[in-house]
Amino acid sequence: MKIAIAQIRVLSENCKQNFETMKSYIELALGQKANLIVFPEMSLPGYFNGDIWEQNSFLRECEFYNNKISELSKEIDIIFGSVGIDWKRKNEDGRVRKYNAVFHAQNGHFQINKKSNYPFWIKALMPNYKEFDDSRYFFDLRKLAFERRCKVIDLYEPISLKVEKKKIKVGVTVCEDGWSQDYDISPFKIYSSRYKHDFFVNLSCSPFTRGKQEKRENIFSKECVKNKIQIFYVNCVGIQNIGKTVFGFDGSSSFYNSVGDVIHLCGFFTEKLSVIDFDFAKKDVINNEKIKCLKTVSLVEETQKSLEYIIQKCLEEWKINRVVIGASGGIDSALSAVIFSRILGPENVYLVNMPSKFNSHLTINAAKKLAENLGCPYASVGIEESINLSVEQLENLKFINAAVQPQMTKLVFENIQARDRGGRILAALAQSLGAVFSCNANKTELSVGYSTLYGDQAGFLCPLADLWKHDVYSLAYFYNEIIYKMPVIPRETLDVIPSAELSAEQNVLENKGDPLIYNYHDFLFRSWVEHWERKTPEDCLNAYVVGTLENMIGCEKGLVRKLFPTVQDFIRDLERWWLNFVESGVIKRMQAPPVIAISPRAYGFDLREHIRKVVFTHTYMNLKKKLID
Ligand SMILES: Nc1ncnc2c1ncn2[C@@H]1O[C@H](COP(=O)(O)OP(=O)(O)OC[C@H]2O[C@@H]([n+]3cccc(C(=O)O)c3)[C@H](O)[C@@H]2O)[C@@H](O)[C@H]1O
Ligand SMILES: Nc1ncnc2c1ncn2[C@@H]1O[C@H](COP(=O)(O)OP(=O)(O)OP(=O)(O)O)[C@@H](O)[C@H]1O
Ligand SMILES: NC(=O)CC[C@H](N)C(=O)O
Repeated sequence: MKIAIAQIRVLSENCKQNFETMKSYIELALGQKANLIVFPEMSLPGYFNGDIWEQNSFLRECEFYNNKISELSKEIDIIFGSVGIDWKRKNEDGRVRKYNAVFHAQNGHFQINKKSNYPFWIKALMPNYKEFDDSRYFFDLRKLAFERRCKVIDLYEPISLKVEKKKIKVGVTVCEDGWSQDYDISPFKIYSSRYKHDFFVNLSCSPFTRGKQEKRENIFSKECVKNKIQIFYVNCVGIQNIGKTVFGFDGSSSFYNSVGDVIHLCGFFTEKLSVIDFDFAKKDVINNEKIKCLKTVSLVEETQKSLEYIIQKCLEEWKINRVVIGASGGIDSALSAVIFSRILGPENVYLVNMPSKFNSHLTINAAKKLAENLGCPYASVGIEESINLSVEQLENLKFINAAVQPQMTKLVFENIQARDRGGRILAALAQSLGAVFSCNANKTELSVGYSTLYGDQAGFLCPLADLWKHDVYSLAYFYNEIIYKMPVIPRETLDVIPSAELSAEQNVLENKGDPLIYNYHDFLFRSWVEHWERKTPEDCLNAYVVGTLENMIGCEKGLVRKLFPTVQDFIRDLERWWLNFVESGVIKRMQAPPVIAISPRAYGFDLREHIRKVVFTHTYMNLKKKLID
């Protein structure tokens, strides 16, 4: 039997385009004499569609194109993911009943699942953590069993195929159905306890994050060995977003046999149709094609490939072909410039240096050198005159009926510079060039609001917002040493102390820079954001006391005592940054541009935050009191 695995690029909401893609893959599969073609979860309507799922006209559009797919099944069985609709019933929000479903089309018609009596198979396990929101939109199989007063197992039945007079049974699961460790049922176990299957399919719409492929392989291999089954795992590629967070889908479609081997079929971040022979006797596939998988790629290469792929697809889908970047001579803007140049061509990446009296020749020269190395258009626009004008106007401004008058503090003056660059120069320049401008904030800065609102925090996208400062450096070195094999990012940029250069206290020539100690704070903040059990000052102080903090957050051994000689020093630093993280940090992240997600927890709407004031737990306060008194 020939099975075609269709790792297609899915566009959210665009049923028509997804239909056209699926149609072309079906034609290709027919050309290769495939008996069956399998598409990913929600391959027809897209998955991260936000509250578009509430619009009945969209549901009718999905139904229309679902039916058009079934018409293509006269000579090939088609299994694909889409929304299953029951217009006569309601979801618990009172809207039309919708299921995250799998359709099986055969001989021009949808097959009926005799157990549920629907012309589709229903997803049982609904992910509702992080970026996922399945229960908000879809009714699941466990709820349906409850509604019908039956057992979940009674709603399961395999898909039946007929190939050369042989009856074949296919177990159907949808993405999270395979990730059942923390649920009360395991769809693979239920299926295999009741029926004899020839193989299983798992239709996925599984976003990429760093290190995820290893986790997928562990989970699916274990299920195969435990239940003595074989699984075709079919995932999509492309990008989909949940508003402020853009996810990439890596595909990585594979076959898992019952001894736990993984045969990579389609590669990552690439569209591909893979037609393979399934050997019924051996219950295995023969695939001699050498396919590279994400597991064998280093962390920094995985970062480079995923970032470039996701940003490229964003620019393509949002129809952006020119970008303006404020090039400071620092590492963040330099890395942004490299990434955009590789995607759009250097001629479409406009670099602008905007010096004030606080910028050193070292960084000014580095910005120019970067443009020369990459071949980007470059210009310099001084901001001294305009910031002096702003200061003068504000200093002389007198409100009538006012309780206070403007106070031009050092901080106000610093922020005027950042806003002059972002809000005045870059925004206007971008529009005048038919371009957009990028926000180069990294995850460390974004964690604690170390950027200026409406200034360097403005832009159309934060390409680096899911990279800690040490990731920014690793990637910059990777581009120089491995990709370009020459220092396109100038040595000065890599060697200079990271600094905002907004005052004399941030003079890089005197080695004065940011207040952040990146080799410690990167790891501390990461424990507040990315750990599955997210850490708080209470956890950090407890760990500090028992001497396990470095181990817990993953920073260099011996660093904490070196940086903070006393417990008072440690607590002062912890509270300073925690306050910024929960107060100004949240306010700024709410107003920041969209983020490209590559880590297990990205800002935007992956981490759902609310505006708040800092509150310390009573355990923290008691421990602090004991340590300080
Ligand atoms: N709920 C709310 N909604 C909207 N706005 C709100 C707000 N609450 C306060 N605000 C406003 O926010 C202001 C504070 O935010 P903001 O104006 O950003 O200023 P702020 O956070 O006070 O200062 C910016 C910090 O970022 C650093 N920085 C700036 C630029 C570049 C770099 C670099 O690394 O290169 C670093 C700079 O050194 C400084 O420490 C308040 O004065 C208030 O007007
Ligand atoms: N003198 C400048 N000329 C042009 N753009 C600037 C200048 N100073 C700041 N910017 C813009 O503001 C952003 C924020 O500055 P920031 O100092 O955080 O980043 P960086 O200079 O790229 O890197 P680093 O933090 O390592 O110095 C920069 O990425 C850049 O786009
Ligand atoms: N679409 C889904 O059900 C995705 C959930 C799953 N755990 C994944 O990320 O792969």
